[in-house]
Amino acid sequence: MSFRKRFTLALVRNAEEVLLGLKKRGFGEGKWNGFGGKVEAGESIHDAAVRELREESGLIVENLKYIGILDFEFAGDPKILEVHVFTTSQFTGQLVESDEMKPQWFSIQDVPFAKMWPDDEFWFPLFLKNEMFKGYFFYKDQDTIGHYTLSVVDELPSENISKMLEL
Ligand SMILES: Nc1nc2c([nH]c(=O)n2[C@H]2C[C@H](O)[C@@H](COP(=O)(O)OP(=O)(O)OP(=O)(O)O)O2)c(=O)[nH]1
Repeated sequence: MSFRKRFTLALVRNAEEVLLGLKKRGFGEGKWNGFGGKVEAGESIHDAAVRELREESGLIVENLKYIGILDFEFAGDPKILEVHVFTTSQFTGQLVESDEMKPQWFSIQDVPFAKMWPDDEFWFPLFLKNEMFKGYFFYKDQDTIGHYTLSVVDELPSENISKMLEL
């Protein structure tokens, strides 16, 4: 039987650049990614996304736009990672390197896909075009996608992201 774990991923951008962080430890170590992590008990998905972005980058945001849901499954692992993706171009605070992430702005033409999760190459272009999306990626091992589905959607169940979740 599979079970789900909820995660957040926040992508800060402007018209020309996107902010990524080099993950310094743990899951995804050595890869560039947006900022995020596990949703904690008693916290909404939106609040978890705001908190993780602040903890990992130093940036403070109030409202994140909900843009995607990505499910990840790894062969032999009953856990499905349900990643809720957000974006914003408005923030305050100063960028700081944390124990977990080293932040850096990248030109939109220069996103380092070769040093990111392999699935990012598929859905990142949708994010950059301001589309909303839903996807599922099955990994045969940590580096290899076996199969996937990905579609642009008109809406996402945004009422769920502000609820406190029982985990
Ligand atoms: N771009 C991208 N992000 C992913 C993929 N898979 C995946 O979990 N993520 C994101 C979701 C989360 O933002 C992050 C994983 O969260 P994490 O393990 O760092 O969680 P955390 O910060 O709560 O962990 P920790 O402090 O307890 O180590 O990676 C993927 O395939 N592509």
